[in-house]
Amino acid sequence: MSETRQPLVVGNWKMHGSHAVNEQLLEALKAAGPLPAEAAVCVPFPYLAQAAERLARSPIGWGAQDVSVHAQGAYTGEVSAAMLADFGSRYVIVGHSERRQYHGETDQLVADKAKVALAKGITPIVCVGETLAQREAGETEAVVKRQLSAVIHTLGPCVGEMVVAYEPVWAIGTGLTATPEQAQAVHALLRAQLAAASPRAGQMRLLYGGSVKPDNAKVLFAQADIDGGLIGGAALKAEDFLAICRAAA
Ligand SMILES: O=C[C@H](O)COP(=O)(O)O
Repeated sequence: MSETRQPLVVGNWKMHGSHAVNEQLLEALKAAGPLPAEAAVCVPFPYLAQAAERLARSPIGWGAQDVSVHAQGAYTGEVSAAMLADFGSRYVIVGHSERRQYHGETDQLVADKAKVALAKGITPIVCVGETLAQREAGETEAVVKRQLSAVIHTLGPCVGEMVVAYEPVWAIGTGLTATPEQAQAVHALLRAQLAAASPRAGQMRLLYGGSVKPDNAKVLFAQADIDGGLIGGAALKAEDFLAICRAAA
């Protein structure tokens, strides 16, 4: 973490929640008081209105987990960036490995999604990360560079406005966490790649995701190029999510 970048902790609720369950979680987050990190939750589409209503007048932001590349039209099931903006979304996650894996999202599609989000004033959180097989084959650097490169080329000078999340696929939901050194090594690579493309690279927030919990957040966030986290399972419990936010102090 650097002193010049405000830490950011984002909860990715994935496909969890209900009106009743969310109500308790959102109220607990809202009641938390000042946090040392900027915090936000990315909720399933049907609950955007609920998040917007409950978190209004709180410092906690909200957003979505995906966005269509299309502006409008006959795209059944898709949700546009303008619609997300209509609900006050501050962030949208793009290119999560679950979207890449289960929905065949390519590097270019992810980059195009980041572009449409920015065009509507929503900050894309672009996810990159290698599978276990890729790490074991020594391909981590090549994989994350390729994933980031597509976004850099598509966003051009706007690249400095996005957030990047490094999420090793083997650490997601598995209880396995990259060591702080492993995570920092990849974050440093990503920042160097961004620095070659944008004068804003030093101000960009790079998040780590993959089994971040209250007991490992502090040491991860203490790394020089880790500016917060993208949190899955632990974001579903207010107490854990807030403890992770506080670990950014
Ligand atoms: O977007 C969040 C990541 O997929 C991490 O999920 P996790 O914290 O449950 O491992």
